[in-house]
Order: sequence, then structure tokens, then C-alpha cells
Amino acid sequence: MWNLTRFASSRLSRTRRLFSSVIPGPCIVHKRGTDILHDPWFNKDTGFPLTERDRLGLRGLLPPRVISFEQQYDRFMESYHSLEKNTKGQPDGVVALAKWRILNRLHDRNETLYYRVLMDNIKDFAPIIYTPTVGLVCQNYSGLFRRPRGMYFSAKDKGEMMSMIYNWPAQHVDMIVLTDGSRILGLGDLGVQGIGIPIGKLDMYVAAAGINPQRVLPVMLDVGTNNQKLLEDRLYLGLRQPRLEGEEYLEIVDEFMEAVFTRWPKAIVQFEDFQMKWAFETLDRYRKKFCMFNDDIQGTAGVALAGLLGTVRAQGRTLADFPDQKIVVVGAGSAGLGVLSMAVQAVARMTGKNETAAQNFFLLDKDGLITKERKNLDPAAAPFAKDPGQIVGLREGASLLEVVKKVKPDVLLGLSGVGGVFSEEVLKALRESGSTRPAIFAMSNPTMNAECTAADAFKHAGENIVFASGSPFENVNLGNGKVGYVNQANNMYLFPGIGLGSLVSGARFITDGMLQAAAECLASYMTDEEIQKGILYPSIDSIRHITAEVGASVLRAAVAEEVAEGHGDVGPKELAHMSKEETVEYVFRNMWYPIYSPLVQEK
Ligand SMILES: NC(=O)c1ccc[n+]([C@@H]2O[C@H](COP(=O)([O-])OP(=O)(O)OC[C@H]3O[C@@H](n4cnc5c(N)ncnc54)[C@H](O)[C@@H]3O)[C@@H](O)[C@H]2O)c1
Ligand SMILES: O=C(O)C[C@H](O)C(=O)O
Ligand SMILES: [Mg+2]
Repeated sequence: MWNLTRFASSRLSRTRRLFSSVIPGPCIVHKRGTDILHDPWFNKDTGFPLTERDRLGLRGLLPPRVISFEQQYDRFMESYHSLEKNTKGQPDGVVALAKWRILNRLHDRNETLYYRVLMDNIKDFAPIIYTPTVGLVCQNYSGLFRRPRGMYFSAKDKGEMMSMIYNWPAQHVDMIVLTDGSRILGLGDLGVQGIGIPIGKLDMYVAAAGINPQRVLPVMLDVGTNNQKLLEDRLYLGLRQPRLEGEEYLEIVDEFMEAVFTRWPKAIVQFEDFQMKWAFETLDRYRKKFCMFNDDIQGTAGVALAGLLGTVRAQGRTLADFPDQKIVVVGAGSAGLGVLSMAVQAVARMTGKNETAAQNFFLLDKDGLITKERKNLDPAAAPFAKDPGQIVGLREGASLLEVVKKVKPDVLLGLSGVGGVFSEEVLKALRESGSTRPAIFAMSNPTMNAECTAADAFKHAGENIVFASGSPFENVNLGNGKVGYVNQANNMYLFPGIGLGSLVSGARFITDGMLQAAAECLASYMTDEEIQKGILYPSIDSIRHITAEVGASVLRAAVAEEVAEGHGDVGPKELAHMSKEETVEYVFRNMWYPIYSPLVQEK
């Protein structure tokens, strides 16, 4: 079942080879003159060749010298590096926002150049356009706002959404990331300011999955906010009213979904950073009706499961030992429950036993260990609630320290949103773990919400641990030339491939089988050699390659489950006849790559 195919070490060179052959086709433009210069999709800045300057009415609107794409690229990187130099010593937040601004300005001006620098420098730039800086951007959004990006549907737009959706200028939309801003990373309810998250996620879609940036749409559903500080902030840009609840809330989301799928029936909607009750409710409500998924529940689960399977391998054991792993999950929200559900499914498949699949998993929330004695036990958490007395001395609401001391877990996995809950005492208690190589997953974002830092994990829990965090940390210098490797366990390794595979297969829905295929693909990507070093996930530098592989796995699962309807002129039968290699090539061929296309004026 878990067929761990090893990939050749030439992964990266293969990606480069596939893209080196991209020849840009002509691009039809309906505009002239300054309208072209002000359109970031068509704009080439000083890169317009003289022939195009003549044909498109640009002569005289630009300095005379034509600068090549490579020179423009170098010029941007030079200004970026001098900004780094000039801001040295300033507070981290100031530097991060300055870097975000310079990238955002390029994004606003010239998308081709922006996405090329993003792709080529993804390791350095992901922490700016994505977690952790995107969190800071959302917190300061009302002050940082200069020009809109994406669409805003508010509670005041009820009854108008079907016509509003046609205000979006692009004729085709493939990928939508939608939030209501109610649980932005671990930062809570940020109302309309949460729009930064769909923007950042879609930047990752373009960079990692090669989704055409002309076909993405970030969306904010503004149903109010319960964040008192924002309600009192005179600069706040969202609705100044408490969040809609119950049916009133669902009516807004229903209306939005109907509008989107009426205009773009083949679009995919990713729900992102919804508070738990709406995350589960909307997933349940729409997943059999529309092509959609919830990234925090489903994307996170696959990435965590791949990491958990990697951990078993890192202990020198076989995957058949996974059901014996004792796993303590801290955080019983949308992410924590999503992870446990997928882990339980994996155990049930491996052992053939459903009833006992959750027995080695322990779940805690803000009130401690969840047992069957919990008052108002959330039905979603019920399958993981322990029988009190099942483990001597473990009572309802036991603290994390008590649980770690008694259970001696192989894995401690945090999705609580609370920085530092893996305290020194808890980490030291993990030294008594039954595992030869305990694992710590401090998955909450952004950095200050991580359950512990990488340095503390290696210092207190021991140097032989495996460590992963949701936001990036530097590797830890353990002295004597030894390095504590830091993995980034973030759903960015899966959501782009889930979206891409669904898109190019023309999936009607996103099934459990497709999500499982995505997780298996990620789990099997790493070689034994890498895993032995504690490296559970690919380098972010190869995110485009892993995303293509994940996309192809998702596509094949969609075909196998008979939900693939085809894409463009490739029908379901042709998809079904493709070999594994052909699906990967097909996915690569469908990935957009930033390169200046010759512009042709529409007659
Ligand atoms: N790394 C990733 O890919 C990834 C993916 C999704 C979510 N996350 C992060 O996970 C966190 C939680 O997301 P969510 O959607 O599940 O949120 P949520 O609000 O639905 O759930 C949070 C859970 O944590 C529990 N909790 C709060 N304080 C706690 C404490 N002191 N001890 C133990 N449990 C505590 C709450 O009771 C709740 O069960 C966020 O910080 C988010 O950024 C990371
Ligand atoms: O946004 C991220 O970096 C991961 C995840 O979706 C989260 O909500 O924290
Ligand atoms: Mg999220």
C-alpha cells in the first residue's frame, strides 16, 4: 500500500530540463500605450523591444534603452540585497515588512518578473510572501493597504453576488482561495485584514504549481469581526459589525459559492483559515457539491501524515510499525482533528481494524487531555477521547506535562496556535520517550505561535530528535560539526499539488482517495539517506517538482475514482490511458512559467 518509490537524485535537474524548453507563445493584448504599462500582466517595463514599442504605441513612454529580462532580474535582486544591507540591525518586523513592500511593489507593476524572482528565490522569499511575514502583513493590513488585490464580498452584498462576480476582469478563473478572516494563522480573528492569506497562498500556487496568475482569485468574505480592537480602529477597512452567525452566515457563503460556480463551473475553491465550526460545517456542506477542499483540515493532515511516516523510517523501523507509534496531539481544532482523522484512516488501512485504530493517539486542547468524561465533548473530537483509567494516572484534563510523562510518546505534535506550550519541562520529559528518535512537530504559525523553537527542542529534548515546525527556523548548530535539521511541516507541500491535480484532471470533487494519494506521494518522495539525517520533507527549492509529482498522483486518483472529467482538449479517456510518467509530463506541461511573451495587438 505505502509504496515508497525512490526518486533519482536528479530531481532538480529534471525540473530545470522540463522548463528550459519553454517557448513563449504570442499573447493577445486589447490595450495600447500607458494602459499596457499600467497592467502588471502585460507590462515588461524597460524590456519592451523596439518593434513592440512601435506597434503598441509605447514609443516615447519609456527611456530609450531596451533592458533584457536577465538585466531587469539582476537589477531587482541588487535593490533587494541593498535593502537587506541598509536595514541590518533594525527590528525583525521592520525588515520583514520592508522586504514585503519591495516585493509587493514589483507584484503590482510587473507580474512576469515578480513570479520569476519568486520562483528562483523561493527559499528566501516564501517567508516574506507566506508565513511568517504574511501574518504581520495581515495584522497591519489597514495601514499597509495601497491598492486592492482580489475580491471582497461582504454581508452587505447579500443578493448582489451573482452580478458582482462578473466584475472580476479575467474571463477564466482556475483557483480561488477564500477566507472569512476568522482564524488567521494563530493570530485569531483579523476580519477583512485576513485577505493577505489568500493572496499569499495563491502566490504559492503560481510559484509551486504553475497556476497561471491571470487565473487566480483571492477572496475575502467579510461577515464582520468579533475582534474588538479592530471594531474600534478608525482605519479598519472591513465591516464594523459583529460576525454573522448561524443561517445568516451560511446564506452568505452559499450565495458566494453559487455565484462562483455559475460563472466558472470548473474552478477550484480552497477554504482557508476559517474558525473550526465553519471549517468543518462548510467542508461537509460543499465537498460533494463543488470542487473544493479545506486546506487547514485536509492539506495539513496529509503533510503531517507524511511527516509521521517519515519519523517511523527515521527510527530505522518499517512503515508497518506506524500503528504502534504513540502520538500526542496538542490542539483539537480544525488542523489537529484533521491530522488525527487521516492518521486513524492510515492505521485502519494498515491493520484492517477500525475500532482500535485511535488507541495510541492522545488529544489535548486548552483544557488538557480529552477523555470521555469531558463535558460538552465536541463530536468531532469524540473518536479520540480516551477512557479515563485506560492509562493509570491519566485523568480528564490532565496537563501536557502529565501526559508526556505517562505516555512517553514517540511524537509530540502541536497545532494549538499557542507559542511556547512545549515548555522546557515538557521537552525535557520527552527525553524519557520510549522512542529511539522522538519527533517534535511544532506546527503552529506564525513563528511566535510555534509550540517551541527549534533551538529549545534540540537543547531540552536531546540531539537525536526529529524536528519540524510550521514556520521556518534555521538549522541548529549542535557543535562539533553536528547540525540539528529543521523541517518545515507546512501544508504548502500539498495544497498546490491538490489544486493542480484537481484542475488538470477536471475533477468534479476532491475525494479522500485523492487526498490520500497526495500524502502518499509526499511521504514516498524522500530517500532513506535523507530520512536518516532527519530530513522529512523536500527542500522548498524543489517545491515545483514535488508539486508536479503530487499533482500527478492526485490526477491518477481522480481517474481511478471516476471523478476526472478532463481538462482543455484532454478528455477523461486520454487521462485514463496515460502511464504514470505521462501523467507527470502532462502536469508539467500544464504549469505556467514566467517568461515575456511577444505581445500582439488585437485587430
Ligand atoms: N503547519 C501547518 O501547515 C498548519 C496548518 C494548519 C494550521 N496550522 C496552525 O495550527 C494552529 C491551530 O489551527 P486550527 O485551525 O486547528 O485552530 P483552532 O482554533 O481550530 O484550534 C486550536 C485548538 O488549540 C487548542 N488550544 C488552545 N490553547 C491551548 C493550550 N494552551 N494547550 C493545548 N491546546 C490548546 C484549542 O482548545 C483548540 O482545540 C494555528 O496556529 C495555525 O496557524 C498550521
Ligand atoms: O498558512 C500557513 O502557513 C499554514 C496554515 O494554513 C495555517 O493556517 O497556519
Ligand atoms: Mg491556513
